[in-house]
Amino acid sequence: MTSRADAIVADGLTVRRGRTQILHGIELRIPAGQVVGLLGPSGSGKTTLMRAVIGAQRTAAGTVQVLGRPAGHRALRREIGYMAQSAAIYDDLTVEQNLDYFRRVLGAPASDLDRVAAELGLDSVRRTLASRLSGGQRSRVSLGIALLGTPKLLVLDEPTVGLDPLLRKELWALFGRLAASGTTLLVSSHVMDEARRCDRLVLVREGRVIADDTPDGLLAATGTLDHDEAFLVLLERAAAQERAA
Ligand SMILES: Nc1ncnc2c1ncn2[C@@H]1O[C@H](COP(=O)(O)OP(=O)(O)OP(=O)(O)O)[C@@H](O)[C@H]1O
Repeated sequence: MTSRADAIVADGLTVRRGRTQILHGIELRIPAGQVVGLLGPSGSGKTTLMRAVIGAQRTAAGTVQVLGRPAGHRALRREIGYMAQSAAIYDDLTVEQNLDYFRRVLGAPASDLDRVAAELGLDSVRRTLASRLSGGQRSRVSLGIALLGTPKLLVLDEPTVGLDPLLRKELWALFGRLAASGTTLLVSSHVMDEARRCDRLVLVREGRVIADDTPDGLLAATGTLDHDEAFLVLLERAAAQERAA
């Protein structure tokens, strides 16, 4: 059943790319105001699912509702912040100019520039050309762009790749603060120690959701002590079920 508190509701979401079926009738509810981790092996369909949520993915069947509207609806443009895996920033602009450009496109207030630069620890590189940034700095600028305009939903595709443990910790603290203020975050990750920082975890395997639970719930359901182990157990169970079918 759809609850008013669900930020994302996918029903029977099916995606084909070329001749291959990538998502197989995904059923998913992402509660509002939570940090939800999207995990799964490489190629399992996480990015495709995120693209469907932001309305950038052609779907073959099923529906995706985002903040009460069909995914891709015009009114959602300013409600969703998306960070793709590859940083979408202009190399010939400085950090500040990049942020300011996207701020203007979004119609976000000028004060967002200072807020976002401070939140992402970018103050010392504000006047640096994007082409001269390190990989981690680039991804922080990309994340900063997603945070402009205070979106209600953040869809972040591996936002902590290339960041050192201290920055990762700071970003997860920021995600927690954003969720506490009502923002919903869908965050994909390969780093299992990040899993325990999420309110819920959705595990995808070969285009199907094979688990959707709290971090503690997943440990209890698998009788394991860490999420690496829990995911291996769940992936193995799903593979065994497939073989038996
Ligand atoms: N443009 C495309 N055309 C056809 N197939 C594609 C295309 N892009 C991705 N795929 C396939 O779709 C499947 C899911 O890819 P997706 O990028 O969603 O996975 P992922 O879980 O995000 O992977 P990763 O963790 O490696 O980023 C993969 O099998 C991939 O090969």
